[in-house]
Amino acid sequence: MDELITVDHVAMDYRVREEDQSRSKVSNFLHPDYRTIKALKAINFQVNRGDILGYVGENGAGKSTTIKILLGILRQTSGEVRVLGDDPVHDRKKIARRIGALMGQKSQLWWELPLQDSFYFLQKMYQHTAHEDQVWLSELIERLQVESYLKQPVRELSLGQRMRGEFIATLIHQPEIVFLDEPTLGLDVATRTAVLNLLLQINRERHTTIMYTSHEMADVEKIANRLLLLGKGSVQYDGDLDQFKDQYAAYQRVAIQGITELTMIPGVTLYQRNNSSLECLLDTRLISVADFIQKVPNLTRGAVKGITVLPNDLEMILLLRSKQKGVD
Ligand SMILES: Nc1ncnc2c1ncn2[C@@H]1O[C@H](COP(=O)(O)OP(=O)(O)OP(=O)(O)O)[C@@H](O)[C@H]1O
Repeated sequence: MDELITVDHVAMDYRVREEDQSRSKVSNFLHPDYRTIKALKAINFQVNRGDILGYVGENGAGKSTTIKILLGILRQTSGEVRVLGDDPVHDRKKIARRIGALMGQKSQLWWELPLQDSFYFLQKMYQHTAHEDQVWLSELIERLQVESYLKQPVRELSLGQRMRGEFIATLIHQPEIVFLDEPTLGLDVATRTAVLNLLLQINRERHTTIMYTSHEMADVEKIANRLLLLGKGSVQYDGDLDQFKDQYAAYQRVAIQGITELTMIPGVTLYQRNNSSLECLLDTRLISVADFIQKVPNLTRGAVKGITVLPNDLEMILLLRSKQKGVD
């Protein structure tokens, strides 16, 4: 196996200044108190070439901190990190030529210039100006359908149009590893589908390794083949995504239309509710779907319009886990 990323007992502490309300502003200023936030607690994982890693966890779990360490933006407090065999801080420039990063809404494009000029400058910067590089750029432009607004200044583009441009900027130099932190935030379905399909395609065709951080579990499920679940700075799960879901096969998601209230019985928990229906989770070791459906009329006050058995998704499983264990 070709190990591209090694994270070995990596811990990250942030030291933050804290005001003591019982003291005056001057006293706080002259003699500040500090508090340590343990953002990462000696985590270990490796990423191999061709992996599509879904890096997930609740707010504050430490995902962005990890990505920043891998990109050499932050230096870990302890432990060792290798990206493509090198140290991300010390060898940042060398590594930058072989990786791509898209961090949330942070732009890599020149706002005042037409989109195509950003691509031109990025190609120059990476010294990727050969014929095959132009072919690759044309392919990206075609796959993400940005042709019609290439000549428009970036500042005039819609979020979806700009993010398509950002994806091209991230992939323009054919990186071996792509780090994506919340890349689909706020995007419409068409753009989301286009970028996820592109990622799957480059992984299939070029074995591009992808580290994908998102709160959009449907997106994670669509592209990841491996799940790394972080909770409060520790790795909670690292392995095959389907195997992770299989651990929760005993749970079944059931939607009931036409009602918003349900008397809970052992084995049944409320998952979510909207104006005219609710969803619950059945622990089928305690109650079968058939038994539950039979009991539904007695458990509700309104008229049930329909009952649907839904596929279990990752979002549901993570919520269930956090309810069961208080895990982040
Ligand atoms: N620059 C900083 N200074 C102090 N504390 C920080 C800093 N950056 C992050 N933290 C803290 O470190 C912890 C991990 O934050 P991080 O941003 O890595 O989490 P995350 O998993 O990316 O969260 P989210 O999903 O909300 O983006 C949090 O408790 C956060 O408040």
